[in-house]
Amino acid sequence: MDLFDPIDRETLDWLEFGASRVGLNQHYVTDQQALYQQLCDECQWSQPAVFLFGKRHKVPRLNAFYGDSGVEYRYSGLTHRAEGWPASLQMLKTRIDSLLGTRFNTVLLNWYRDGGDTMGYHADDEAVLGPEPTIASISLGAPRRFVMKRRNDPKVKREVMLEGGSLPVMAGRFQHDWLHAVPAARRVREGRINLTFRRVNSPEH
Ligand SMILES: O=C(O)CCC(=O)C(=O)O
Ligand SMILES: [Fe+2]
Repeated sequence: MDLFDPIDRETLDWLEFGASRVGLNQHYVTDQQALYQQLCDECQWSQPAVFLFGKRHKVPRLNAFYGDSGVEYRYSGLTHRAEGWPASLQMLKTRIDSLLGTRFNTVLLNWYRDGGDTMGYHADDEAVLGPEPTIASISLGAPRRFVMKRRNDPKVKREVMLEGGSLPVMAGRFQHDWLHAVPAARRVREGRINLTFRRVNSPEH
């Protein structure tokens, strides 16, 4: 299976928002429907619950988590512990690491089963990700809107439609200065999987 388009694979368009940076290649994974199906079938999906204002809520999507064995990632009261890489994700990680010069050690997967599954506004700014984390993300399946707003001036908004096969990269001060979300899309019946590759600093890794 040739997942990578030989023309587009090394190119990212960088959108500069001051010192915040978002890079985008809309066609990074060519055989993206096959990878979508493979990950639906092979990953261990769950729907964890988080506590918001003292109430328990299931997250409105499914999650899976992989990475170097023993690496833990905590956010919103959830702890994910990595137990290694499935072959398909290891291959993708190696490819992205050589494109970006990164050494990702985890990948968080979100499966939006249809347009009703969402991700609320947040920043990936946990201390273990470091002060200016580079986070590479792959979207598979249905196109969905990725919306951004400035933390200190929420009227300032940007958005981009992430196509199946796209590679957005968040870098620089993006997590300090901006929040991002994937809003509901009422007419979307198809699923989407998003993978975010992160480097989690942990004492042993
Ligand atoms: O689904 C997406 O495009 C965004 C995912 C995301 O923001 C995250 O996993 O932190
Ligand atoms: Fe995020």
